[in-house]
Amino acid sequence: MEVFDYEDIQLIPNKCIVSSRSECNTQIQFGPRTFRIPVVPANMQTVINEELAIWFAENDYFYIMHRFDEAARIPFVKMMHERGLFASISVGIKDYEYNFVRQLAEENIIPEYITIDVAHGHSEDVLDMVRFIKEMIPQTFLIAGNVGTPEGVRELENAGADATKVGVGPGRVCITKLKTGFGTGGWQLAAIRSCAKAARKPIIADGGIRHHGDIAKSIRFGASMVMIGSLLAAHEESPGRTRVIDGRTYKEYFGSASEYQKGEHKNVEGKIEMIAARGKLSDTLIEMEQDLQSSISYAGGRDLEAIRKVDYVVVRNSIFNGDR
Ligand SMILES: NC(=O)C1=CN([C@@H]2O[C@H](COP(=O)(O)OP(=O)(O)OC[C@H]3O[C@@H](n4cnc5c(N)ncnc54)[C@H](OP(=O)(O)O)[C@@H]3O)[C@@H](O)[C@H]2O)C=CC1
Ligand SMILES: Nc1nc2c(ncn2[C@@H]2O[C@H](COP(=O)(O)O)[C@@H](O)[C@H]2O)c(=O)[nH]1
Repeated sequence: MEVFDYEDIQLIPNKCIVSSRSECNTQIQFGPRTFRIPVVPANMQTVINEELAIWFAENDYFYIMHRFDEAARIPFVKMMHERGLFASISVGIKDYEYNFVRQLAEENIIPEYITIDVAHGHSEDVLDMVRFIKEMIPQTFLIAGNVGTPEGVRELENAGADATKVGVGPGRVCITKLKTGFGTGGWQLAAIRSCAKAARKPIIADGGIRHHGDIAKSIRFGASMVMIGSLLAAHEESPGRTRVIDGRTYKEYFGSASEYQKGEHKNVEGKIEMIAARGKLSDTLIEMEQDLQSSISYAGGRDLEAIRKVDYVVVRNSIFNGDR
């Protein structure tokens, strides 16, 4: 298999067919709904909270609420539905999660999207949860992950997952690759490609996005949606705590498998980073949309489909080109 990552790839421009980038449509249908851009904020406690989830849903962005405030999940789904908004939540695979799913079904509280959020998604326990959710609440659009192989994608799909999430270890605050020696860190884009070739359903590229152009590259190699943590953290509205260090303002961004999330140092596979505080999240999302419109114009089309067909070259560390 050819191995490469985001920084090693350049997409090759085609003749432009629009007069303005504003003609390019970045919308994506994902499950039962259509969203403005193929981007979803990571379901992490320093990236999303209830206020942001409401804002994302109101503004036609996809979101996935994290699973770390377990008791808040049912009131959250009800609150979103009372406001006429879609509900998208995460679950784990521990025994009590079966009771949670059973309660959703019995009380007819049906989130439009559920994501099974586990580090090593290619496992019998995750496959069991996929089958259980599909049996109890077949109407919900079920995302399962994370995996890093075509076999993982196919097994989750065959068990009933409607989409799979690909990425084991490429994240900014991930230390899985260092602590275990495993993962797709350093070749995440190649992993997206091999998983997408095997997939019959949509995949979400999760982790390792460092520049807006990486979104277009993910789409080129087969992703339908791109999950982003660090680039969407540390904004004015972000839930991470604010810290002032040497007179500069930062916001916390920590891994879901870090001791900051877990409250103990056990099976730690994540760390914390202080990210310099930036402006409004809505401005970053608009910029992502504009950059993606530009990507579509370079691809020679009017919508995301154009990006999927472009040629590319592998040039190691090409994007920096001596500029760093
Ligand atoms: N995308 C990525 O690369 C990674 C993401 N994460 C994120 O961190 C959070 C915590 O993840 P996770 O630890 O899976 O969730 P949990 O701590 O909720 O673990 C889920 C269950 O899976 C078991 N489990 C976890 N890892 C393994 C493994 N390698 N082999 C066998 N059983 C396992 C756990 O048992 P036990 O704890 O006893 O082993 C537990 O019963 C999630 O939000 C996840 O997305 C974490 C690491 C990598
Ligand atoms: N190995 C770990 N991966 C983690 C942890 N917490 C979250 N994640 C993954 O990272 C992405 C976000 O990546 P980014 O490069 O955009 O910052 C997130 O969606 C998870 O899949 C963790 O503690 N360990």
